[in-house]
Amino acid sequence: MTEAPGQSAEDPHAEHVPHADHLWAEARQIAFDCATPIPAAPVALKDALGRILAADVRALQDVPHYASSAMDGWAVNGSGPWILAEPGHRLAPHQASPIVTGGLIPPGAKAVLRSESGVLTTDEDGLPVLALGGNAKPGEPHNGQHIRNAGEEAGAGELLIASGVVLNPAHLALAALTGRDELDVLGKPHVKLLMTGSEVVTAGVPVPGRVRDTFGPQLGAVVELLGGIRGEQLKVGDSYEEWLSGLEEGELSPDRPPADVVITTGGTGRSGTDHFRRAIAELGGRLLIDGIAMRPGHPAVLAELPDGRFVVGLPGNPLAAMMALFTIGAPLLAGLGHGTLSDIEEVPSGAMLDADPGRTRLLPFRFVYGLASPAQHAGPGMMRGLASADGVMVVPPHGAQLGEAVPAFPLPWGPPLPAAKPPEGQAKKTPARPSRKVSSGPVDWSALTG
Ligand SMILES: Nc1nc2c(c(=O)[nH]1)N[C@H]1C(S)=C(S)[C@@H](COP(=O)(O)OP(=O)(O)OC[C@H]3O[C@@H](n4cnc5c(N)ncnc54)[C@H](O)[C@@H]3O)O[C@H]1N2
Ligand code: MOO
Repeated sequence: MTEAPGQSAEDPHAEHVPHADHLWAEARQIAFDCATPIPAAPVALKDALGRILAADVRALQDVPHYASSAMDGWAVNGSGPWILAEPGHRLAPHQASPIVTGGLIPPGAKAVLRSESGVLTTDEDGLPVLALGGNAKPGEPHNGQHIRNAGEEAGAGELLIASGVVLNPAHLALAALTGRDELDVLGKPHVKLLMTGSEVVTAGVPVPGRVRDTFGPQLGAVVELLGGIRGEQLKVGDSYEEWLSGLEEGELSPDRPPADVVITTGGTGRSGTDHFRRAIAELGGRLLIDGIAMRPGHPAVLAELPDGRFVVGLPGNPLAAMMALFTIGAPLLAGLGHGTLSDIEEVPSGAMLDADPGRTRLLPFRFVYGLASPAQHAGPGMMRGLASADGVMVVPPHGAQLGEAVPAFPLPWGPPLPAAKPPEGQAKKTPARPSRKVSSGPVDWSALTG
C-alpha cells in the first residue's frame, strides 16, 4: 500500500533519488550476471515443446522397428491363386493370410495384395482360395509391394534430432515414435508469482479504495514470453506473516517443482505495510539491487535467498512493475535460461524529451511516421499507454532532441523494432523505417488515441 496519512499526491520522485540506486544499464547487467544457467535435465515429452534440446536424439532401434503392411488385404508368398493360412503363421509358396494396415508381416510373406485386388473364391475342388481379381493391376503383387520395411525411416543409432534444436510438435512425435518418454532439454527458470496488497481484488468492478488486480492476468504470460515457466500464483494481503509464508518454498510435488525465481508485486516501498526488505532479511537473503535510478519503477528490488532462489520485487504500480520486470526480470530469466542479454536498439525520438537529471526514463512509445512518439496514459499506475505501445524508449537523464536516436527495446509480446538505417555521412538524423504502412494522403489521427 502507498496510502499513508498526509502523503502528498505529487510526484513521489520529486524528493527521492537515492544515491545508492543502480543506474539502469548497470541494474540490467547485474540481473543478468547473477544468474547461472540452469543445467539441462530430462522433461516429459508433453512439457518439451519449445524447449532447447540438450542432447542428440538417435534412433533407439530401427524405425519402423518391424516390417508391416501398408494396406488392408493379404500377405502373400509367390503367385496366386493362394491357399489361405492362419494369420501370423509362416507362409509357404502359394499361401496367403489376411492382414490389416500396420499389421506385422508374417514370415515367408513376399508382398501384400490389397483387398481391392483380390477375390476370395473356391478352386475346382471347392476349397477356399484367394485369386487375383477386382482392380488388380498387371504384375500385382510384385515382390515387396505394400510392405513397409523395418529401418525405412532410420537405422538404429541414426541421428534424428540434433542437440540445440528448439523442439516443435513434430519433434515430439518423432521422439515418441522412437520410444522415448522424456527428452534432455536446457534448463529454464520456474517462476512463482506472489501478488500482495489487501486492497487488490481479483474479480468484478472495484469500489473506491479497492483496485482490480492487473498482475494476475498478465504476469504469468509475460514470464513465459521472457523464457520462464509459470508456476504457482499466490495472492496475499499486507500482513508481514502473509509475506513471509508467501516467500517460503511451500510444499513441493511433481506438479509443483521448486521455483528458481519468485516475483513479488507491491510492498517495495518503505511504509508500514511494505515488507519486502524485512522478509528477505529474515529469510537470510541478500539484496543484489535495491532501487534503480529510473522512472517509473525506481523501488524495484532483486534479492537472492540462501536456498538459491532469486526474488524480484516489482513495485505495486502497474506500469512501474512492468518496467521493472523488463529491466531486471527479463535479464535474470534470460541468464537462468541460457539466453543472452538482449541488445538495446535505437529509435528516432518523435518528441523533445526533457532532461531528468540522475534518472533514466522508460517511456512506452508508438511509431508515428517512423518516429517514436511517447504514449499518452503512461503514468506509473496506468496500463493504457503500454497496451497499445510498439516498444519502450530508454530516455537518458539528459533527455533527447526531436529526431535524435534514443535507446529502446521492443515488447516481449510485440515484433522486433525496425532496424535503424545506417548513418548517411556524419548525420544520423534519418528516422528508422516506419513499423507500419502509412498513406501519403490526409492524416487520420483517430487510430492514435488508444
Ligand atoms: N513516500 C514515498 N511514497 C512512495 C514512493 C516514494 O519514493 N516515497 N515511491 C512511489 C513509487 S514510485 C512506487 S512505484 C510505489 C511502490 O509501491 P509498492 O511497491 O510499495 O506497492 P504498494 O504500495 O503495495 O502499491 C502501490 C500501488 O500499486 C497498486 N497495486 C498494488 N498491487 C496491484 C495490483 N495487483 N494490481 C493493480 N494495482 C496494484 C496499489 O493499490 C497502489 O496504488 O510507491 C510510491 N510511493
Ligand atoms: O517508480 Mo514508481 O515505480 O513510479 O511508480
